[in-house]
Amino acid sequence: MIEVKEETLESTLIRVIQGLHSSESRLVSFTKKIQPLNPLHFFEAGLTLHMNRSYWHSTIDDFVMVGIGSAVSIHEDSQAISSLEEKWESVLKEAVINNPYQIPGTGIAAIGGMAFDPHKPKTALWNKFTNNELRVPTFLLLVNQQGTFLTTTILVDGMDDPKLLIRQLADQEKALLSYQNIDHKKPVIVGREEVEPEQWKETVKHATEYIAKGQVEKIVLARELRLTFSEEVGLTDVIKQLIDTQPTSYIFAYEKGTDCFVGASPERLIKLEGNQLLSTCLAGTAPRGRNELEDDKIGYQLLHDEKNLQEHDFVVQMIKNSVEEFCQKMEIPKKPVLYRLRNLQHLYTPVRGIFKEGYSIFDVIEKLHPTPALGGEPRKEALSYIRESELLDRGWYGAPFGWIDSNQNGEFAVAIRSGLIQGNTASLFAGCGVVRSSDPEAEFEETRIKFLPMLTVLGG
Ligand SMILES: C=C(O[C@@H]1C=C(C(=O)O)C=C[C@H]1O)C(=O)O
Ligand SMILES: [Mg+2]
Repeated sequence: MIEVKEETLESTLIRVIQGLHSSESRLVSFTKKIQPLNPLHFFEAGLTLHMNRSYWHSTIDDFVMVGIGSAVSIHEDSQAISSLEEKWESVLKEAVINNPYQIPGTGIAAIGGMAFDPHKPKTALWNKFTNNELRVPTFLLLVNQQGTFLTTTILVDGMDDPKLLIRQLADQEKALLSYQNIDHKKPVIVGREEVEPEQWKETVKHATEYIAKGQVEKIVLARELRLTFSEEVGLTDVIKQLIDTQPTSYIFAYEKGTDCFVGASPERLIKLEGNQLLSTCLAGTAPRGRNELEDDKIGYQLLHDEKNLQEHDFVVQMIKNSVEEFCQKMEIPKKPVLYRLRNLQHLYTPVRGIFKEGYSIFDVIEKLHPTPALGGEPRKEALSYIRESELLDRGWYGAPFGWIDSNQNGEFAVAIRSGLIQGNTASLFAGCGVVRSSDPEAEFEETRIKFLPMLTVLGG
């Protein structure tokens, strides 16, 4: 990584291109502070340029990233996260980074996600999505408390004409920064299909019986809801509504041609900023009450419910054991508290640590994913049960989705409360932690509520 300062993008490009052989290529990035703008206008503008869009929004931190296009993307259909890390490092190795701001998310940053279970055969539903993927957007807008920043990243080779590139980038930038419109047309659902609900309940029942035999203690089972709309869904409005209705979640979107993976997840997997590590244990669920009194009563019951506490504790123990290795100091409260969302409340235990040097966010993801919040306990047995019994191709649902920058900062959420939108159809996904005392009807109802964050913004 070469860091340069006080150069313009133009002078950097000219200098870099002149120094390259014709077959050599190099990534060049340039970050500048710009006037505040509506990130959703920027996102919508990406559509007019026909470039793939990426979106990440940590509502709790007021931290928004909007990516337009792709300067480089790392696809990995192999199973190992470590090979993704190797490729990410090789992308950065010779990159020329012109960034006067040492702010997380500036400089070269990538947004991406991965498959929940790379060992499960992929169906046609997810054929545009690889097992592991990181995309360095051509234009990356970052909005945080310190301001609005635009990073432009481009892969050049010795044959490129710097003047032409500069002109193209300037035109595109102008189009992105001046756009001030969102299509607010609401999706209209014309078809709705719960995929095999009775069979799903059977699988839950079977899982409880299997758990009773003692090989495994918790298995997370998910199901799918398919929707058809009267016309193509407008993504920007979906994101806008998710921001409005899920103000304590991570909002994310990743577009690949006509497909887009979208969601609003309350579950942080890992956040790294400098040497500060944060993770979250989130498992155990109850609905919200119709009024404050009822809400508090349900919350109190959830905090004392043995079945939900058990579901939760598997996650706490596993995350604690996994993250310990990477931390000098760790803080985990003894008891969970409530985490309230619009449609439901969860048991929540935050995890804080001081990150040791010599490790990366990839190491932590590899160790953590999937936690018992999405896989089960023990992991191996639960995963093979899911692989064999679940009717679903989870694709990127339930897997880490987030961003990473060239300074080792990054954050990944567990991509739940999500769906895959494909033109005028969508598949939504929801799962729940099955333990020995699970009741199939109650788990079915829990997943029904977990569809709501996405279903509501899609007109359901
Ligand atoms: C699997 C999902 O959620 C997970 C399962 C939970 C549960 O069973 O109580 C709660 C939160 C998440 O860890 C989902 O939303 O699809
Ligand atoms: Mg549950």
